Amino acid sequence: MRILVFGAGSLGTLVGGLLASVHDVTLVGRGRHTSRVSKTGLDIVGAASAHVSPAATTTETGHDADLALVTVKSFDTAAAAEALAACDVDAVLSLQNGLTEEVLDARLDVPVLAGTATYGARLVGPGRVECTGIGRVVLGTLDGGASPLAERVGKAFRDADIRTLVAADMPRRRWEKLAVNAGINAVTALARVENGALAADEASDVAHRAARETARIARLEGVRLPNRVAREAIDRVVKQTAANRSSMLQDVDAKKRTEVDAINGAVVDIAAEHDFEVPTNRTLAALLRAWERGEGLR
Ligand SMILES: NC(=O)C1=CN([C@@H]2O[C@H](COP(=O)(O)OP(=O)(O)OC[C@H]3O[C@@H](n4cnc5c(N)ncnc54)[C@H](O)[C@@H]3O)[C@@H](O)[C@H]2O)C=CC1
Ligand SMILES: CC(C)(CO)C(=O)C(=O)O
Repeated sequence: MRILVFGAGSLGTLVGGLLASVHDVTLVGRGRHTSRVSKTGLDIVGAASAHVSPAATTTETGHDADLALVTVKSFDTAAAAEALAACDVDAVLSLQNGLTEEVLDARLDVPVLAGTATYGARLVGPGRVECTGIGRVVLGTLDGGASPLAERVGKAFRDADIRTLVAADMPRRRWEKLAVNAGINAVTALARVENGALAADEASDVAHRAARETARIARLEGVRLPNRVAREAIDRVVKQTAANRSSMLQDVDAKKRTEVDAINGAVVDIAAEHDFEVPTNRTLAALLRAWERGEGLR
């Protein structure tokens, strides 16, 4: 399969690098990383290891591919969609956190698949990415249901030894992941604690509230996600990723813009469309945005 990876940062470089062992991969990224990969190849280290040689470029338009993976941060999705509209790709798959697929779907006239990734990735330097945890990619159609395209993409991932599930219930899975991110990411980022700290702390109550509110909005959107399931998802992920610094906490540590708009901010926006109040998500979003403004990020 000819695969374009749009956003060769941590996750895109890891997944693109793993895919490059069997597919024709082009990484689209920025700066010294892409020039190093195109000259000397890419080292994958950590929980997975390989040396691979995908093509790598900073040119964003004019590419021709069977599949484009979108792995830019959520706030760069609209710009990525514009560049992809000037490429000739047959299908698009997002592996981002947050509700970003709608942004792609509204701007592109090719099928957009939804995806979630629990692989951990960290770009440690130009031409070098660390796999910080073997997780799983789950992908499927945006509206749910079976799809030959999703099966083909799933097979392409599995052929590259990426643990992958093709799921017919992506709407529920996306909202469950959103509930987890709305609770864990925002609370750990604001409290500056690892995920495991939420297990025995009153802050876990805040995370549970954010997740329950998210589940309520999912149901208003027609997605069956009981409060109990969202709450249990928080507890399960806290346990499974106890030693993680959430991606939002890592952004705060690095004084970088967070994905608050596509996570808690998205819950607030969609809730407003239903005339529904989500006070916990609203408060978390306001505090995170205040931090971003205070640090001069916006
Ligand atoms: N890093 C991880 O372990 C995981 C990340 N995710 C999600 O994946 C997404 C990406 O996360 P990371 O890889 O950590 O972020 P990152 O910041 O390391 O990578 C994004 C990359 O996209 C590049 N980029 C942005 N706009 C571009 C454009 N127009 N053209 C070319 N390149 C462009 C940036 O320069 C950056 O290198 C986020 O939504 C994140 O929440 C999900 C699961 C795990
Ligand atoms: C699942 C979780 C919370 C793991 O840290 C995550 O997705 C993130 O950090 O963005």
